[in-house]
Amino acid sequence: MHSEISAILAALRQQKPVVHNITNLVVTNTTANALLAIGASPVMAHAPEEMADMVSIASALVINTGTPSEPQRTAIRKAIQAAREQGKPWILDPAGAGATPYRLQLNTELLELKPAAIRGNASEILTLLTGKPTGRGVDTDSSSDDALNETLSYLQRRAAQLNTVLAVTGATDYIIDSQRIAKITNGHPMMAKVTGTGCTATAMTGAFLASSNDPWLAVTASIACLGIAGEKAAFAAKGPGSLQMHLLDELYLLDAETIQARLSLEVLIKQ
Ligand SMILES: Nc1ncnc2c1ncn2[C@@H]1O[C@H](COP(=O)(O)OP(=O)(O)O)[C@@H](O)[C@H]1O
Ligand SMILES: Cc1ncsc1CCOP(=O)(O)O
Ligand SMILES: [Mg+2]
Repeated sequence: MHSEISAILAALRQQKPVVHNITNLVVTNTTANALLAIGASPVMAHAPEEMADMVSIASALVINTGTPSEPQRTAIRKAIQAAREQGKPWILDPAGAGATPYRLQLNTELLELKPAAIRGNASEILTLLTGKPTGRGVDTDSSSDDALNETLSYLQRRAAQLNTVLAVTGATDYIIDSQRIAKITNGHPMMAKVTGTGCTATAMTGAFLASSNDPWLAVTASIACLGIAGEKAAFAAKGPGSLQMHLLDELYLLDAETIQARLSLEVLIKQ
């Protein structure tokens, strides 16, 4: 898999896709910098009046519900409609889906609008798919790999029904479509101590989706690249502050040799 992942990263850097983000107030700067570091061209925009025009110059759309509001909801609807009309992939990050009924209702509505991929922590994904709220604000409370392992066939059925790729991240990341499951164990626990790491995974995945015709491979490549860069950054960091800085450097420096040496990925065939 390492060569497929490196090939998508090379395509991304060659194409420098414009990625339109409607994201939360916390991570706007962090995710824009991560997109630049990996080789994409981020634009952050949320005025309803410019959504169709902005989508038309982008190659992918990232929707993140971390700090939702009614004006943002209007912008999200317009942007997704434009992306669908223009045949461009869009990805959903149901940030904090289980925190309030408002977020769950918004995310449930978005689930019907055919995202190419959905990326969240275990609580966010399970809340979205079952309608039963779990989680601690934007953080997970069901990170147990054992618990997730037991739900893999359920997740795969839902991915097939929704015709999407589910990326459930945490200590172990699972990337799931109707046929394949990638299990990735790169990354470092300190990544959960920096706000916006998950949102960065989602934003980067927008860029990777724009750079491959295979959405599952694109999502897998994105999450693997972040995990590898994150674990390298953690070795160099004293704590979360310097991890954030090193992460940008490691995304920028990431190359095929590092991916080959560090990738920790297993592909599970259809459950
Ligand atoms: N305990 C951990 N060990 C290794 N990597 C982790 C750990 N926790 C989070 N990560 C990594 O951090 C990134 C963000 O994931 P996550 O923390 O699940 O998202 P969120 O911030 O949305 O809760 C993923 O690439 C994931 O692999
Ligand atoms: C802290 C916080 N509050 C609302 S959105 C947000 C950022 C969450 O980012 P991530 O899920 O990537 O840690
Ligand atoms: Mg998150």
